[in-house]
Amino acid sequence: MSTCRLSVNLNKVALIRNARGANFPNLLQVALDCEKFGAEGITVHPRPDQRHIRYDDIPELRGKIATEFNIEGNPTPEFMDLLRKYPSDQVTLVPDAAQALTSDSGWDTLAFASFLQEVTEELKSLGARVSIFVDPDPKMIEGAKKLGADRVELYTGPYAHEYKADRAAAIAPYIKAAEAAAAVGIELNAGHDLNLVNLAYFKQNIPNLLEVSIGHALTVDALYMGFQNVIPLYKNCLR
Ligand SMILES: CC(=O)[C@@H](O)[C@H](O)COP(=O)(O)O
Ligand SMILES: NCC(=O)COP(=O)(O)O
Repeated sequence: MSTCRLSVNLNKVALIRNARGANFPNLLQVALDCEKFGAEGITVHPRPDQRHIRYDDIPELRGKIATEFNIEGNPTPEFMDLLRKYPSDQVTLVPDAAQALTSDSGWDTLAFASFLQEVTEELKSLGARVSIFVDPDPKMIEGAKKLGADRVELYTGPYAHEYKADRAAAIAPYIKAAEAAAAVGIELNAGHDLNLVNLAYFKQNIPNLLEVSIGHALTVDALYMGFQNVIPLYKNCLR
């Protein structure tokens, strides 16, 4: 059994659903099917413009998902209100600008320490595990630990982009980051642009990795192969 869990991010499924204004594909059904096919968690990342996951998706998903429910986002007042009403198993704090195309960097956990500490304390009091999205920088990981986070999620966009040119160079900062996390005693997730080509090498080099959340590439793969085939393929990379 894998010690690293696969959480499937449903943002892109919601994007297709929203294109026609009706509930097709049915997001909840896709979530339940992903669980049936082996997903060990479901991730959603509502953005302020609600172009994919909408805030009103959360109550139904929250009530029906049996695996870990992970909500990602910038802790705006709207996001925090949502989590007060529908506490999640895990909340991943991501410093997205309102109109960001996608996540493109981690928090500065030193500059935003008091804000993140306040948010983290409240989310933990609601029963959530709190993970902070960071670049693979030991200082940011130490900062996350100091402010009380349970985990960090390493932003793997740069790893994914550099993988083809030189995978040893691409993984090097993540190995250092993982060592820093172990040294200060904070748990480790990772995500962004992970795929069937780059995932196994990431996992092999980061032994303390507990969870990856994957959406964009996994959904594209599912267009060709179906979620029932694709989810086991991703899990194989995490063995
Ligand atoms: C934090 C992170 O890396 C993911 O949430 C990623 O941003 C996926 O979201 P999109 O599918 O909206 O790009
Ligand atoms: N936290 C990362 C995530 O949920 C999915 O990112 P991506 O696979 O859509 O790039």
